[in-house]
Amino acid sequence: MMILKLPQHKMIFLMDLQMMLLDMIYFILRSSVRTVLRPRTKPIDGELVLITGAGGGLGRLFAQEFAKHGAEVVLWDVDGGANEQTAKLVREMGVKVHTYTVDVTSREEVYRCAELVRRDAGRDVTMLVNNAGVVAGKRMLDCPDELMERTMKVNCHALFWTVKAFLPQMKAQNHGHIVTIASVLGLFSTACDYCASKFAAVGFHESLAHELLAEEVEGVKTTLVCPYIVNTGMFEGCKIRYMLLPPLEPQYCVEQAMNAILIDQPLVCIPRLTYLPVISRAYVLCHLGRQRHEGVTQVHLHSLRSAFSFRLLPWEANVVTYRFMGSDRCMYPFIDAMSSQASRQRPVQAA
Ligand SMILES: NC(=O)C1=CN([C@@H]2O[C@H](COP(=O)(O)OP(=O)(O)OC[C@H]3O[C@@H](n4cnc5c(N)ncnc54)[C@H](OP(=O)(O)O)[C@@H]3O)[C@@H](O)[C@H]2O)C=CC1
Ligand SMILES: CC1=C(/C=C/C(C)=C/C=C/C(C)=C/C=O)C(C)(C)CCC1
Repeated sequence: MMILKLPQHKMIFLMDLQMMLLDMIYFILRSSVRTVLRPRTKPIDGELVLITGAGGGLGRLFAQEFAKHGAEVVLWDVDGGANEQTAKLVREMGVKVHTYTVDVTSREEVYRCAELVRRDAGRDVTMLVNNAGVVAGKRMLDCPDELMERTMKVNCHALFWTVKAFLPQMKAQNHGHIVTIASVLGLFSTACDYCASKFAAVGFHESLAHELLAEEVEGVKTTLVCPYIVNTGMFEGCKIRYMLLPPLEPQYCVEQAMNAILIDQPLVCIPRLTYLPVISRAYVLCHLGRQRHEGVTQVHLHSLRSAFSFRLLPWEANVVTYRFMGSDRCMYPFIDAMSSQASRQRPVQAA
């Protein structure tokens, strides 16, 4: 038998590469098995769940779903009236509810209300659902700067403030779950101000997940939820050609998201078809070694995980699929509807 004599650093590299490939195969097989045989869901009765944007379409349904599973809920929304409506529905289910009118773009308000929650509930939030979101609904050059800024602040910056407010206690107890309601438009984009903010939300979420893994905080889970258009009114009029994929029913979307949360699934795209454009970008997650060679190498590869992405298809191939599906212009009817709504609301100038 021929024995390869390689320098030690090359041997380590090859062993690491082999381990990474084996790990990848294991996780791919595990995910495939999990899609067929659903793993057992975790119990969440007794958890304290905070939902932002709880007065809106999806936020309200999330509150009801968490309540159905026996969790105590904390509802945050900038619209106090809508938030109270959600609270009323949840209270009717016999569940304890706390409501706060909060603008999540203000970090002072977020930190102040986080303290109030701790005082009122008498314990720490164990599950955080970052759901509040906005869209300007304008073409890039027609969009006022303030609206662009608001989109980034609500859809992205607010995630920093809420996570900073609630993660320390979760880490201290090695128990918690952070859910980010992003969008498929955070994984692939179309013409709209919103996409950049959702890409940022995905980036924030993934970086948080990596930090928790690198620090080996195994008890704090993360789930990134990426839905396609949902019939809540937020994207009224937005559609693709031939209605090849109709908008989702909000209840279906929330049930799918809940299934993923309850089995600690790291990412869920709803519906499954939307994984396709994501795969075309081929996101590859890899583990770089596990300190198997301690003492041999000074480079500690323990827990060092990295992700890299590349496009499987050339840009032009994406463009033609977009044109075929009408995804490149899907926002235009929505933008037109928003503009005619705004012009109807605008007071008539005196001549
Ligand atoms: N609907 C869709 O097609 C899709 C939605 N999503 C995402 O799902 C999430 C929920 O969307 P959906 O329920 O449809 O939208 P809604 O507009 O129905 O709900 C969003 C809620 O967030 C609130 N909100 C907005 N700004 C703030 C703020 N600064 N502080 C606190 N609360 C705020 C809104 O209040 P107000 O009404 O006063 O603005 C509203 O009650 C969003 O993040 C959205 O981006 C993802 C994919 C598709
Ligand atoms: C590009 C593309 C698609 C279109 C996606 C669209 C148009 C998504 C819109 C999502 C919205 C509005 C989300 C809000 O958060 C398909 C049909 C899934 C599959 C083929 C490629």
